[in-house]
Amino acid sequence: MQKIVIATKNPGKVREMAAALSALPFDVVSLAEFGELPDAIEDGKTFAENALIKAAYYQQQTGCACIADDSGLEIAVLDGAPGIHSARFAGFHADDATNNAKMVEELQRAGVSESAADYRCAIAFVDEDGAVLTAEGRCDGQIKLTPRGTNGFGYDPYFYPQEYPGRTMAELTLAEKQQISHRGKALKVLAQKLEAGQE
Ligand SMILES: O=P(O)(O)OP(=O)(O)OP(=O)(O)OC[C@H]1O[C@@H](n2cnc3c(O)ncnc32)[C@H](O)[C@@H]1O
Ligand SMILES: [Mg+2]
Repeated sequence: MQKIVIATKNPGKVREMAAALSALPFDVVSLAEFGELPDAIEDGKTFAENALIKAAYYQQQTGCACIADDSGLEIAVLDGAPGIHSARFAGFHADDATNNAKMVEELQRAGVSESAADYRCAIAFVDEDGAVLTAEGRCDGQIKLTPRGTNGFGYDPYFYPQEYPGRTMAELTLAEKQQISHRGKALKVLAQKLEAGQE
C-alpha cells in the first residue's frame, strides 16, 4: 500500500485529514514519523500557492507522497483579514488563544460585534514522482464575539457556520464539521481524485 504523509504540524488538521482519508487504500502516516523537520517557508500569495509549497517541501524532506493544507479565516469587516496570515495573526509566537484575542480586539476596534466571514482551504498532494493533485473548499458563516464550544481548533469557538444557526464550529462533532467545513469539502474532492488515480 502506498504511503501518504499528512504534511502539517497542526494537530487539529491531522485529526480532520486522517479521518477524511481513512477509507482510502493508502498507508496514511503523520509527519511525526520523520522526526523534527524544519518548517516550510510559507511565502506564497494565496492558499493554493502555500499548500503546494508545503506539499512539495515535505515530499522532498520525506521522500514520500505528501498532502498539505493551507487554510485560514477571512473576515468581511476586516477586509478579508487574517486570510493567509491566520496562523500568525497575533505575531510570530501566536497560538489559538492569542490569535482569537487579537481577532476580538480588531472587531471591537471596527465597532462591530459580528461580521460575515468564511473559512478557506487549499489542499495539495505531491506524489513520490512529483505529480500534483489539488482541491479547494470554502465554508461561509459569521464571526461573533461570544465564544462557545471546545471541539475543533483555531477560530472555531467564534465561527457560526451558516448550516448550523446558533452553534459554533467548536460545538460540532468531528463528523458534523467534516460535512460542511472548508477542509472537509476540499478533502472530499481530493479523495475522489486520488481514487480515480488508483483505477
Ligand atoms: O502550516 P501547517 O503546519 O499545516 O499548520 P498551520 O496551523 O500553520 O496552518 P496554516 O499555515 O494553513 O494556517 C491556518 C490557520 O488558519 C486557522 N484555521 C484554518 N482552518 C481552521 C479550522 O478548520 N478551524 C479553525 N481555524 C482554522 C488556524 O488559525 C490555523 O492555524
Ligand atoms: Mg502554517
